[in-house]
Amino acid sequence: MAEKSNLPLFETKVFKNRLIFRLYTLSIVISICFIFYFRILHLPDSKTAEKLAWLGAFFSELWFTFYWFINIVVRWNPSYRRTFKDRLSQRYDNVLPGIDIFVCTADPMIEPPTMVINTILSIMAYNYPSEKMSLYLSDDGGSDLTFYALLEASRFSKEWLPFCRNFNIEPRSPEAYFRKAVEPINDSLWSNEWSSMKNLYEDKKKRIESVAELGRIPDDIREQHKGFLEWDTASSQRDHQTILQILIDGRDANAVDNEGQPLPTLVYLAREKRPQFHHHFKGGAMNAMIRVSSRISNSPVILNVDCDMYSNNSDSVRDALCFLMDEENGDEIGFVQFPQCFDNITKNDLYSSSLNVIMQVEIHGMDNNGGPGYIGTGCFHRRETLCGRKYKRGSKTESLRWDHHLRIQDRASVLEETCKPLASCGYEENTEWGKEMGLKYGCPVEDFLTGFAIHFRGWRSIYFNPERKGFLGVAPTALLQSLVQTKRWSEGDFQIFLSQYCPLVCGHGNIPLKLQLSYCVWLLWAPNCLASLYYVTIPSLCLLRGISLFPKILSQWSFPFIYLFMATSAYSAGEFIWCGGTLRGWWNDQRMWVYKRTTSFLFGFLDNILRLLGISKSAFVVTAKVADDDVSKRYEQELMEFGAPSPMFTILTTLAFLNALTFIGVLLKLAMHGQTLDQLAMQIVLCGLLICLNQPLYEGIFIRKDKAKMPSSTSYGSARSHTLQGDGLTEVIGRFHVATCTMKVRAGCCFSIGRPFVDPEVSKLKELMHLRESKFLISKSEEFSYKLSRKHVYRRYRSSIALMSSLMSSNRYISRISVHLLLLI
Ligand SMILES: O=c1ccn([C@@H]2O[C@H](COP(=O)(O)OP(=O)(O)O[C@H]3O[C@H](CO)[C@@H](O)[C@H](O)[C@H]3O)[C@@H](O)[C@H]2O)c(=O)[nH]1
Ligand SMILES: [Mn+2]
Repeated sequence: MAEKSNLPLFETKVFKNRLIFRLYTLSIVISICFIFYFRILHLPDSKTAEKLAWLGAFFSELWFTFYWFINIVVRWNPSYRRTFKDRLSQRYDNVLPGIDIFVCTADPMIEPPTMVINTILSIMAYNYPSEKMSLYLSDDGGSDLTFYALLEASRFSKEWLPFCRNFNIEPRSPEAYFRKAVEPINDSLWSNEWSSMKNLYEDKKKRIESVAELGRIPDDIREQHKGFLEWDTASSQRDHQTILQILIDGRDANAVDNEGQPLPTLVYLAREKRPQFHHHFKGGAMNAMIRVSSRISNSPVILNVDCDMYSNNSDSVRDALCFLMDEENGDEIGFVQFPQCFDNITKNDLYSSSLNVIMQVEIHGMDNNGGPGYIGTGCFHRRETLCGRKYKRGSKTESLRWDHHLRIQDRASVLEETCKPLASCGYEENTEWGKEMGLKYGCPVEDFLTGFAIHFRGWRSIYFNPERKGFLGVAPTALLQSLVQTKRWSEGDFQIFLSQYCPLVCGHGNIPLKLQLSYCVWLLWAPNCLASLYYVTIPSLCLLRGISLFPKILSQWSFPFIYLFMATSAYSAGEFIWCGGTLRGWWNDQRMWVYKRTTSFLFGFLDNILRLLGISKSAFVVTAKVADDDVSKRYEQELMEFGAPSPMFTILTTLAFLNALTFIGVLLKLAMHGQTLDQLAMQIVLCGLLICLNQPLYEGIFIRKDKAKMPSSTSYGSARSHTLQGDGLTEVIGRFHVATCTMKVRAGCCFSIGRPFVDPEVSKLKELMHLRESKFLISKSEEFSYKLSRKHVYRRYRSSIALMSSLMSSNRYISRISVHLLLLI
């Protein structure tokens, strides 16, 4: 039996007292103080517009300061972990616990079955006793194609597992392995096995893909397994009974691979779906798996991965157990989170989807502050934490030791029948599931909320980020995908902030203050849109009117501003490169932050407001994991993907034009009137920087001719009639229209310089104003406020068009842009 030993199973290194970092922080604090002093001292007391603009800048800066502060809290003392797997093996090898692995998939079109089974195979091949592993695939797409692919995977695993074991290969996803590995030619035995395995895999893959192309399962295949019969009674993807098939029963003596070694249990589950029941997206799928697995295998440890996150390191389970089974500190650890890393990042990471700084810096800091949040994939939980148990210091947690007497004896077919009710729609009614049990419902980032609740119940968590990454997934390969994904995150995160689970309120006394603040870095993504939108629009607009918002460049007051800008940029660039990025990548990252802050965060923010008003419910738009060849090619070339019209792009275009036009306008004005630059120089630089950042966007509008250029119809009108794949996004667009209209109507006026109006544009505006007649619903109260102030909008609209046209030309294009511009303000 396991002998006690004093040596811990893991080690933690905390980076403390980093002098340079602290000096940097201090210097920034000092410059911020100067900036606020400047703002207060020079508050204009005369004209309202000037004063308003000034106050706006002041409040934006206050916000940025607060946000910067919580970012520093997260970065203060990062910690790094190391495990000792040899000690784990020495002490516990025979009693290592069972582990249940949950993989979620939702749609066979955007999450192709071959990708899903690669994830499954990589996990089946863990360097861990197979009889102790049970894999559950939850298929929210309820697709017989996915089922078929899983059936093929269960057969292929008989060859694949021994192959992985014998040659000790990594990664153990066949697709990734054969893509990355070079064919061995020196060793003939190895070489033969290698190529025959490769052919076997390619064969399987082709077979699955051809069935996918066919669109239905051919009869000869249907006869191979009783499971296909289930689809005779399933009427659609959203309306079917529970489908539960145990494809490999690990307890069965015949379930062995080609070398006679046991195979892990493999279960296919499509929980019941009925139109009248909400299915709660991934959270619902996870909860169904928690219940079903509790009857079949009931392992004390649960690993959860998304269907695109294949295992890249066959030792991850052992790594995680080093934390959970540590005699000294293991008891209080509720979950072990691995970073979310990606396999398809290009060199300069155009869409900044690698999340490098978050994964390499921020979450390490959060770890030391109390533990990382649960980010939904690559996470090992104790089953009891997911089931709502509280942690009490000193009380022993459930034993993780393996005990085969606890295994259920029922036959697989009996289990299938008895487990089905656990995944039925009605099961959760009047229970604590979705509230105190399992993953929480009602939030698009159910994972983060659930993780917070676990912290709240007294557990801590661990972030483990080994050199060889544990899991690799697929990052979005198009701009819109990335923005929509970020929108879901920012919306969900802000929803948590506004809920009863706001860390600042309910965390008080339950979790350390520094963890409360660390959570806020993400939970407050969405409200960043306000200050950011302000900073990318108002200083430019003020430029047009000659309003100065910053000190003269030659005065001593400019120094804190310049220093702050330089130092924070240098710091962030340094950090980015330290995380493995390139300078170009950092520049791309800056652009994406501006884009995300002005679109995704804005949408996320507005959606929360609409939700609070009872107008909208949150949805989960699944991120596509495949792209057609054209898109992939442009992604490889790091060419920004626009293509489809979207309100998000309209905002980006508007902002890009606003800044470009102001910049040109101001230069012309300066040239004509010969004013000095000094007073407005900082605003001009800001405007110029935004223009530089927007370079790919201008190219997309003016230069590029390919399919993915910015669509010329990117305007609100076009977005209205546009429907993108998946109802979630359409809904988002609809709601966005409503939201912008209302926002516009309610917003105060920034320009009010009565000038004659330009007629043709009025009809355009009228059209826009009739958006309420579009298919999207507007609540009564909104409609009311909208009608009320329509007059004001017209007035403001006319003056701004006039302003722009008088400044520029009567060019139609430019006036159209002004419409966008107005919509925004
Ligand atoms: O109704 C649904 C919707 C999604 N999923 C699955 O959830 C996972 C994540 O969805 P994806 O579209 O890939 O979202 P991402 O933005 O990539 O996901 C990140 O963000 C989510 C929260 O917004 C987390 O749940 C994920 O784990 C995390 O990887 C995928 O495996 C889906 O198949 C379901 O099972 N059912
Ligand atoms: Mn994903």
